[in-house]
Amino acid sequence: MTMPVLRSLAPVLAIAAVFGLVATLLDNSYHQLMLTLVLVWACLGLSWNLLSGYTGLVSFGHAAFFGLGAYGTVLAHVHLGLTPWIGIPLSGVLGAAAGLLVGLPTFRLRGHYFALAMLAYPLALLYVFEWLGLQEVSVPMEREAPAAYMQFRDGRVYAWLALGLLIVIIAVTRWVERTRFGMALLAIKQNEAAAEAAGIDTLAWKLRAITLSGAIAGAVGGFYAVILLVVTPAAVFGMLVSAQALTVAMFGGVGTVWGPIIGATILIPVSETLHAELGGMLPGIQGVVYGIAIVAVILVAPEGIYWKLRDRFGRRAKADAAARTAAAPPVPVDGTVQRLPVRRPPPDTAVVLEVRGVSKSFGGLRAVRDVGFEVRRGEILGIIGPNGAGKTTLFNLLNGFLTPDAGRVLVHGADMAGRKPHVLCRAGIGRTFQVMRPFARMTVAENVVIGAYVRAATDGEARRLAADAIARVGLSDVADRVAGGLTTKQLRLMELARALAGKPEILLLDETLAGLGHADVGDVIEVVRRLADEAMTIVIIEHTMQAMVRLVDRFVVLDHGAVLTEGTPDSITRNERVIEAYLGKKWTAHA
Ligand SMILES: Nc1ncnc2c1ncn2[C@@H]1O[C@H](COP(=O)(O)OP(=O)(O)OP(=O)(O)O)[C@@H](O)[C@H]1O
Repeated sequence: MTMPVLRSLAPVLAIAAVFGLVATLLDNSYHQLMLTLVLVWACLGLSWNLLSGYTGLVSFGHAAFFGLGAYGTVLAHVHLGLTPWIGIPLSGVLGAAAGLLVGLPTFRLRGHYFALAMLAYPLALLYVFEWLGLQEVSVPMEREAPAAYMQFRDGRVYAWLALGLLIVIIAVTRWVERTRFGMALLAIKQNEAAAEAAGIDTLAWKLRAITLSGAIAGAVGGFYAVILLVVTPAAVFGMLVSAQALTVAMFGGVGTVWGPIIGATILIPVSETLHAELGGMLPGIQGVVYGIAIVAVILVAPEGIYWKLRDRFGRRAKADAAARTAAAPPVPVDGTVQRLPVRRPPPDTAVVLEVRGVSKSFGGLRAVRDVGFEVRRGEILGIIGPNGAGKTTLFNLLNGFLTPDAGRVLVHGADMAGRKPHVLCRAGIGRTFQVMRPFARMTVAENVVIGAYVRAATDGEARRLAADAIARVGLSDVADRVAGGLTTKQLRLMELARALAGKPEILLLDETLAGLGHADVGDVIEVVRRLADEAMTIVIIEHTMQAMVRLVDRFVVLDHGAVLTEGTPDSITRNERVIEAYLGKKWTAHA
């Protein structure tokens, strides 16, 4: 086994040893039950975390999967005589199916609407199970062969079983974190549109996440039924279940395997003790504890205790890393704005992208009107025009963010109009954004690797493609830096690298030079030129004409959504209509 794997296993084994030891030493059955509950809620918190912690889509409805699992295991035992040893895995399958069924319609909703819809499922199930007359279903006692039916007199066995379940779920979560699965979920959380544009099929990954999360919640529900012995709709579909899953994860730390474990270890004993001591006098005291926990977390550590501690103790490590990267040499370029020397061989004649009669309206506004042009392999095409001329809308139509009302977008002759962004990315269209869309908490390398998955069969290949793309834009020295701390130029180059990592045939660059100082413009242009020298086909939107005339082979000029004219830089800069509509008199004076 390699060192990194051993190192990643060490904390899990340490936690398991501590919980295992505590479970073994406890001789009071109440404390044994408490420990088992801590582990059960840690498991459910991990299930919640897998969906909501990594994708950012908050679920208020995990009780739906949990409750179905609980009833599934008990009813299979009651009616089919099925042991929970089989019933619990089957509850996992039931939870997975429920996850998929819930995910398919619900992922069409965004933000708060997703959270609200998720709230409805367990409530609906609660009423359905009451209506079915399943108010109280008891686990049948099996006196003949109790162990075969997961019935033990020694309460510690349940704690050990719960610990085993927790370890399996930690292992699954770790696997998700370390593969493209986890990277895709994090990318969705940080910027779903950018993730799609980078070739990630966001709907497919979200469905996988909710299916896996539902499977875990279903299995945990089945196990919970075994320890409770009696299942009621309120106990397994109730609001408190979903709230508990969410709170332990949010309190401990979202988006990390440790969060739900920390959260459950602190919150469950507190709320259970209060419930036992004060529940008679103050019914619902658990809800109050969770309410206070949520408020405390929001105020003190919005992302949970784990991240707060990590930020505090990790600060020194971060400062060291910053000191190391501060010394990084700048991108090796001349940096001056001068007419660039003769360039790469002329573009060949193969048409890579053909746009025919594309139109798009927003209500009454015709943002893009019957636009058509061709782009040849190795060509740099500049799209220019006044503000609001429809340039970004055109890009959105080319990379699938928008569906044209009419017209065709032919990539190598195949009409791709209206296909999803990740499909267009796979077809070879990479893009960057006018308003940058970095995955701010990820490092440069992680940001870029997201773009590589579309072409890579393995995670190793994706890392290689990403490293290559980072080197091509000259960011190798800052590859390990968190994107949130980069300069505008570095962010622009990182976005370029992310698009490059997917080995696009055509790069759509949307105002890549915006917000850059004079020297930085020269640096970035140099990088774009180098890409063109390597026969990359580039379509670029840019307002900085001084830079554009030196860079592009041909211009398409848009005005009021339509093509005003197209031609070489020389002809365009002398064209009266272009001067009037866009360049203005100042340009003529300057030129
Ligand atoms: N989603 C939308 N809904 C409604 N109107 C939109 C939408 N997106 C763009 N528009 C409008 O369409 C027109 C074209 O906008 P677009 O952003 O494509 O122009 P642009 O040429 O990229 O401008 P700029 O140079 O300022 O970025 C504008 O009038 C804009 O207000």
